[in-house]
Amino acid sequence: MITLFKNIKELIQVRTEPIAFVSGKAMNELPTIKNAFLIVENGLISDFGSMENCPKINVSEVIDATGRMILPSWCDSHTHIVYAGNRENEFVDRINGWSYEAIANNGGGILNSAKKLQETSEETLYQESKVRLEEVIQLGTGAIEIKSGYGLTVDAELKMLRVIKRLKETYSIAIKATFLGAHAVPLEYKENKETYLKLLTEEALPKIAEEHLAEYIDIFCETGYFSVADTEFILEAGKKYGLIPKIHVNQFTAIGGVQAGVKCQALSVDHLEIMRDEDIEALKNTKTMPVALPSCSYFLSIPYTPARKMIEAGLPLALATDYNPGSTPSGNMNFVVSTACIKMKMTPEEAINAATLNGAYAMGVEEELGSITKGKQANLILTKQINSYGFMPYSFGTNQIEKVYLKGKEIGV
Ligand SMILES: N=CN[C@@H](CCC(=O)O)C(=O)O
Ligand SMILES: [Zn+2]
Repeated sequence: MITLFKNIKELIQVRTEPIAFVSGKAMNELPTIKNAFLIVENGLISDFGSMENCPKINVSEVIDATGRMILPSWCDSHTHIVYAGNRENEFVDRINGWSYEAIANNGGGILNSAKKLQETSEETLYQESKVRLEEVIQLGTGAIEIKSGYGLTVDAELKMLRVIKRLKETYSIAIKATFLGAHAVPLEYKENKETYLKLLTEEALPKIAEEHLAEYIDIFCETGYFSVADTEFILEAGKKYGLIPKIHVNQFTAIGGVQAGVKCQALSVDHLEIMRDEDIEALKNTKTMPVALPSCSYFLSIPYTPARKMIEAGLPLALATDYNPGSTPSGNMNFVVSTACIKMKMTPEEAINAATLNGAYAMGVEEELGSITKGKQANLILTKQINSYGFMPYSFGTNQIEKVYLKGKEIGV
């Protein structure tokens, strides 16, 4: 099966040579080809270039993209889309003046979602989650990381991971699974956190490894949740089972978790709303990708990750949604890219790099996705008729996507 996209107004994020991620000043460079063609062969990008060099070959399908642009699908490296029910009541509580912290301390928050999830069957959980997955695919997401962490018992965590596995087996979008058992301390372990950590490392991890249920291990390193020592303990335990570390860190307080992430060779450190100079320093010249989650800042009215300061310090940055029922009930990467430009003062070039190439790196799919490069999967966004790619973040809240493709196949509504 060969598909030719011709007359593409602008082909965006073209990387002739594979590149793992971009940092600092290079984040502001977004290579494109105007009036371009793109050939997809059996789901992979096989050729692209300027229309004047478009080869005359026999193809199975021709798509005329006149007036429209093509870019690689968004790579959303941080989500919690497998959850039960919602937390709309807490949303209203916050409108009425309660803080996210106060709600959590009153038995709401993550524990509230865990209670619902424990009472939900695996089948129902799958049905609820697949609706969210299909929704974000239509919004242009072509690779997604999904975390457990609303189970908080061995059985319920495994149930979540099995749902992720079933999504992986059913959909052609790239999916990576993360074990986030250390998302919150269950009430029954409140005075005995060590026992809960032992349960995760000694009972859950061997089962997860045996059933190949996760690629990554994560922990919420935060005041009132898990300490830096807990973080190092969990991440190192996960590594023994072949899981690669990631961390939720510096969301409300900076307690040294970024340094722990770097020390444990985390693939990414995520949230980073509160960044001290020493945290920025710690990330320099490392392979750990900082990930910002602007929709979470928007929804909770907390600070935005200081993108300008980080990029000017020479760091890379990725953008993700954090789609979850408590802090970010939205999986819209288009909104994330707009909000990064509007609130974090990222340029459209920086934001698109952060949501494609750098996002792919933050979830370990940079060799397969995240740019228009020969041999990569043809997970693509075809825009509506727009004058420039900057119009996508500019026209926030308006859907500028006409069609999405996974492995070269149009995914219809
Ligand atoms: N901060 C920790 N975990 C999730 C939200 C958890 C929740 O409120 O359900 C996050 O990334 O924002
Ligand atoms: Zn999260």
